Amino acid sequence: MVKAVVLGASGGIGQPLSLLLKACPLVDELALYDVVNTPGVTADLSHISSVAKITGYLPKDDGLKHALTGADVVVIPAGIPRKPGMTRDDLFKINAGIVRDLVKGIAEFSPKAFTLVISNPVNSTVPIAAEVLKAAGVFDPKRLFGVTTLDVVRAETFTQEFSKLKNPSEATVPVIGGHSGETIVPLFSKVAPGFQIPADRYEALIKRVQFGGDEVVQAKDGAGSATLSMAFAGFRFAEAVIKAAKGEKGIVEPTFVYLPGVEGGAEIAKATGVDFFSTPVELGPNGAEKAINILGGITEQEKKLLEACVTGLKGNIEKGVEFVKNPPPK
Ligand SMILES: NC(=O)c1ccc[n+]([C@@H]2O[C@H](COP(=O)([O-])OP(=O)(O)OC[C@H]3O[C@@H](n4cnc5c(N)ncnc54)[C@H](O)[C@@H]3O)[C@@H](O)[C@H]2O)c1
Ligand SMILES: O=C(O)C[C@H](O)C(=O)O
Repeated sequence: MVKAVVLGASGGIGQPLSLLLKACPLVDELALYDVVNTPGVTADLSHISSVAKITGYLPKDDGLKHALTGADVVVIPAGIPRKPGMTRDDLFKINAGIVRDLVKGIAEFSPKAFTLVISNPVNSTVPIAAEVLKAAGVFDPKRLFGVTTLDVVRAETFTQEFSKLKNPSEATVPVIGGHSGETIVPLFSKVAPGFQIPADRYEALIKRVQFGGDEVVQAKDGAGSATLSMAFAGFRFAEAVIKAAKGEKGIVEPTFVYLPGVEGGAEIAKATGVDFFSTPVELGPNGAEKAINILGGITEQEKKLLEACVTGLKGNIEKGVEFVKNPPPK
């Protein structure tokens, strides 16, 4: 039996992500939680003739507790999205507190659940989640993931003309680091099946993956950021976690994890100088079974990208940790 929960289920990501989870035959129970509109979203999805039994909750009447109790997988797309001109870090002020409070609920009501954080800025909200779980004495680094799959999905899509694959998702295009601008590091030297990016196209492609989020923010012109592609990516990652938990072998996805707590991660932390980092992770019944180090043999260009990534990432991580350890005055 698999119970999946979406926190922020009525939002731009939350609704299509809940639809995909409702339609997924691997999900037996689906609980939706949001501060608004869950009754309507739940009633609507409940008419779909799929396996999952669906329930919806608002904060009243211990809604968060009821949503989370018995959860195996919790996906968090709660929080405000960007408008043109904003960075993801500009969302910290509001989203940091939202993620902190929701993860307090996870620590209390479903401490063993796999927790998948989508809310931005991911580079800071995942460290926030880790600190909250640590403070509650229930932190298992193998069960906490920052969802960076959209960067991978974009890299697969934007390189399709070179991979020549009919289905771009069949390519493996590793993207490592964090989830914002220069902290996003596509490793085109490590693609499989292998293909070459022409030198005169390389820089623009790197920038497109790094700033793909801005393309959508600008096109939506004030109405938010990526929602549908994020629901696709979030579902792809959630489904991978569920399949691995059910015993499927050989599932590897890049994800933002606390390296020192995952087998193989300490070596990557030492090489990069950061404890939270997105790297290909082998998933298994207990979550993140192994962090895979793909830094060996990267090109000089990629080394430079990595340096810029680590500089930005350090500050983002520190900001998240501090927010929980030394909370700002109310
Ligand atoms: N990780 C990624 O790759 C990625 C990609 C796209 C968007 N995002 C982020 O995901 C977040 C959500 O984006 P969106 O477009 O769905 O926004 P949205 O505003 O459409 O939806 C957010 C939802 O969260 C709900 N919410 C707010 N506070 C809550 C709380 N305390 N508890 C439960 N629910 C709460 C809102 O009511 C709303 O329904 C943003 O922070 C955005 O930046 C991340
Ligand atoms: O760009 C954003 O703010 C949303 C998301 O992080 C994205 O990459 O699309």
